[in-house]
Amino acid sequence: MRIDIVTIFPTFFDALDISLLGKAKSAGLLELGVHDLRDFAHDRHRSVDDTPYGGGAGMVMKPEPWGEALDALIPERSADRADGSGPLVIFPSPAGEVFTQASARAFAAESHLVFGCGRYEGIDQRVFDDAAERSRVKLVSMGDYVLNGGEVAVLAMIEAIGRLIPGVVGNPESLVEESHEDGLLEYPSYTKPAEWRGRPVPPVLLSGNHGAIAAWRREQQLERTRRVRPDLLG
Ligand SMILES: Nc1cc(-c2cccs2)n[nH]1
Repeated sequence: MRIDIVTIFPTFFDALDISLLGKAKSAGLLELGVHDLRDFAHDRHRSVDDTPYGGGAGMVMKPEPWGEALDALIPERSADRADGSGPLVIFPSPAGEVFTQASARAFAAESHLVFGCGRYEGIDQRVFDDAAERSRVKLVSMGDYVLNGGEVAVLAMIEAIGRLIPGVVGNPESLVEESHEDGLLEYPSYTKPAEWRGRPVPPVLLSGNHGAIAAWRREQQLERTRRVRPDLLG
């Protein structure tokens, strides 16, 4: 998979050279390109924002630098290719569809993702409209709270997506029994010692009875999901 990121803070993504994703990059499982939006701003101050039409507080990101940046990353008119080829362009936004594990799975199946990190009060709407004529575009929300920019959201999405790319996580089994993977929250986990500060490990986990252990874990998932996230139970 190839991932391109457009941002005014390129060093924000140095974090992607660490840990799992760093290994995925060196193993050639993940190609990463980070692009400074200011490289596509040609005035003396390399400005990327301006005051909003219609007034109001804050600044809006100008369309010209974004248009040039996306032109450089999106091949001609890939939007209407029958096979859906061409990159999926993702903009984090509080106004987007909420990112879930299902989104991570869907995005991990793509061959090329382009992330656009907005800042300030947002990006001129015409950037989305123009990009949508040439590629598949999605606005994606990380939840009902407001960040200052899309960089943190993109880091979270790339972590959630990257770990699903085959070969990135050593033991694929570990991807199955996790919160949200089967639509439920995960069961509680324990390791040695068998008793710690007077707290024993649930005896069933020491029983060696794999059927009883599986049943206990499933019940724990259901109980935790009912208590913490009843919305997941539909
Ligand atoms: N879920 C979410 C996204 C955001 C962003 C703010 C600025 C760019 S993206 N806030 N909350």
